[in-house]
Amino acid sequence: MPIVTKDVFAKAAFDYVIIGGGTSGLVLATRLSENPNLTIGVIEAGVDHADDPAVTIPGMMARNTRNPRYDWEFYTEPQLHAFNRKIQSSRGKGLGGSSMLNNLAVVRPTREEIDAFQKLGNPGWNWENVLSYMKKSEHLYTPPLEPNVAKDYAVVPDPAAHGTDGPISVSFPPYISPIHKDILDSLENLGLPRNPESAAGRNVGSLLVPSSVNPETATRSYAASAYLMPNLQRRNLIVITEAFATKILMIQEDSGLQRAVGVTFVKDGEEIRVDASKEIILSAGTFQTPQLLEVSGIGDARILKKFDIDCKIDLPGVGENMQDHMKVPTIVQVDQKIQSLEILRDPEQLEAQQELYKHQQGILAGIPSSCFAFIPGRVLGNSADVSRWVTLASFESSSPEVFQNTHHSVLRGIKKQYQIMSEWIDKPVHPLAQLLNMNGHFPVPGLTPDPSKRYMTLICAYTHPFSRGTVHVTSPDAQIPPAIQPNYLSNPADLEILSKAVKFTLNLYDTQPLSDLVLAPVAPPFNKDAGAEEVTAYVRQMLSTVHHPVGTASMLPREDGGVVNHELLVYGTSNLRVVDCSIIPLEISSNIVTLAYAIGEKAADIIKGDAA
Ligand SMILES: Cc1cc2nc3c(=O)[nH]c(=O)nc-3n(C[C@H](O)[C@H](O)[C@H](O)COP(=O)(O)OP(=O)(O)OC[C@H]3O[C@@H](n4cnc5c(N)ncnc54)[C@H](O)[C@@H]3O)c2cc1C
Repeated sequence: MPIVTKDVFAKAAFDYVIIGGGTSGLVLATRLSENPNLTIGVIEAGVDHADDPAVTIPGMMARNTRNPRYDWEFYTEPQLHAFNRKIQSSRGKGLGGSSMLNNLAVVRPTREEIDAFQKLGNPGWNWENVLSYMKKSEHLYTPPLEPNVAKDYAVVPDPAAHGTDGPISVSFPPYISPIHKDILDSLENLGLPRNPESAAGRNVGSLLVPSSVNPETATRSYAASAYLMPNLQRRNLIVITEAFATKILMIQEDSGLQRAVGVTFVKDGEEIRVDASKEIILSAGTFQTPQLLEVSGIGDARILKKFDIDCKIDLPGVGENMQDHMKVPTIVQVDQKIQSLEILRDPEQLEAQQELYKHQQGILAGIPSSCFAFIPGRVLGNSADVSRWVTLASFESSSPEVFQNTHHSVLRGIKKQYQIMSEWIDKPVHPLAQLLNMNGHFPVPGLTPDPSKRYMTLICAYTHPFSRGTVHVTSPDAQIPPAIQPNYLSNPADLEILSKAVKFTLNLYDTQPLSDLVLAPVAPPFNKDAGAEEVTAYVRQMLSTVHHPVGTASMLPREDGGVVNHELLVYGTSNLRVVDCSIIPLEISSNIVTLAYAIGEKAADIIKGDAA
């Protein structure tokens, strides 16, 4: 039924209540409501952004971040290893969650990264199984390119790796900048080959970026538009927006387990309670899911005590093991003949592009990011670099303040992760860095692009974070934001690898054929001959997030600091699950939305199996 009022929601009898109508949450809600005998309630704090062109037009991506209508706009605690800066961190607010705010890139991890979930103690979470759910969520449109051009652009999808009848449309941009091929050729000259199919478990190489755009309408395809909206007429799918969940209510069963019976939320200043007869599912994302667990009495007893929160389940893993991908931009001025995003600042050109958009063509119809590259250690550095990174990639080499108060169970789990990650460092199939191209000047505080010039950006990011952080409450009130302490760069391997990625990129700008189009450096203001100190200072100064935080309700054995088991059930409860990216125990190398959809799909099957 259409989005309901608080009176209708408060009177409904729910089987399942889902907190957070975001990426994984809406997948789960939609799939569960396929059974007309079940009633599903979704509580979302933000609004419905359907038909908002700022959300739907792909070329407008990245314009809504830092706007409180769309973005929770969190800030981290001061980051010791990044000049004590508080780093901004976006999270989507509204139906669709971060899939409504994200940059629409659709890429996948390597096979071993998903298999690692199983190795860490989660039966059934392996590549083959999770791939089936990634495919279930996907409708791939074959690229509209001649075969020889497709090969040149590095996009030859293998049908076996893709879905063609899932809800999320995946397509390729109708406009590809001519600079794309030059980037790929220069990468090849530096030893990184093209990868025409990066979605089949091997992402190393360069590629044409698929995006979640419906090519028939040239609009964003995301959890709200693709899963929820086409099914909102179902009478058993009941959604409320602008409703902020504040607490999960639990009672103790005879078995000693806690049973989640209800949720309180605030709407228009009024606190309302709804109950669920079967389960409550937390899908509030990597920052707000651990916060809601803690305010509800599930977390490290030492932390709950500080805030006078009654501890119902002492679960030290809650809010721990946070990992994120971090990036720094490199920007150059390019030849005037390149059509970059800057042309949209000219009213005449903007009008022409808006006209093209009506026919699903032009820069606005696709994302302005055509090329990604995943780079393994041996291409990034020499053998001495790689050996040093293997040594650094450990708990022992992390900055001492990080694990001072960490519970021994959490440390046990983290040490197992280091073991797995250090084995990946010297393997050619494992990327250590990612380059993300943007056809224009990436917005950087303090730098104003000259609209008459043309630019390109290559963002450098690390793929396997070795630093670990936390997200914990600052108050028993869920409406007060949590403290986000990611400890970015606290493991020196992260700093070294990111600095190497910057050096590699500066070298790329100086490599033919790309070098023929590059006119001048913009950021950093130095070239590839800069010294190591200058590069690391730049990294610390410019460090920002790629917005892929995970791990704060990790799916791991309880004795390894886990919060949920492999069926996503919170330890110590009989019917409270977490279904969002906070359950990811070990960061994957790629952007994470494909996994967020797969988590929602797999959770639906797990729950349906339980219900049968
Ligand atoms: C700016 C940005 C760009 C990105 N770009 C890409 C990209 O190009 N490709 C890619 O693969 N990934 C990208 N990502 C990452 C990816 O989109 C997200 O990690 C993923 O969508 C998160 O899904 P989730 O289900 O864990 O959480 P979300 O989708 O964030 O869902 C959480 C939901 O819970 C709601 N909520 C929170 N607290 C409460 C409460 N107390 N009561 C009620 N509701 C609540 C939120 O409003 C939100 O709707 C990007 C992310 C961002 C922020």
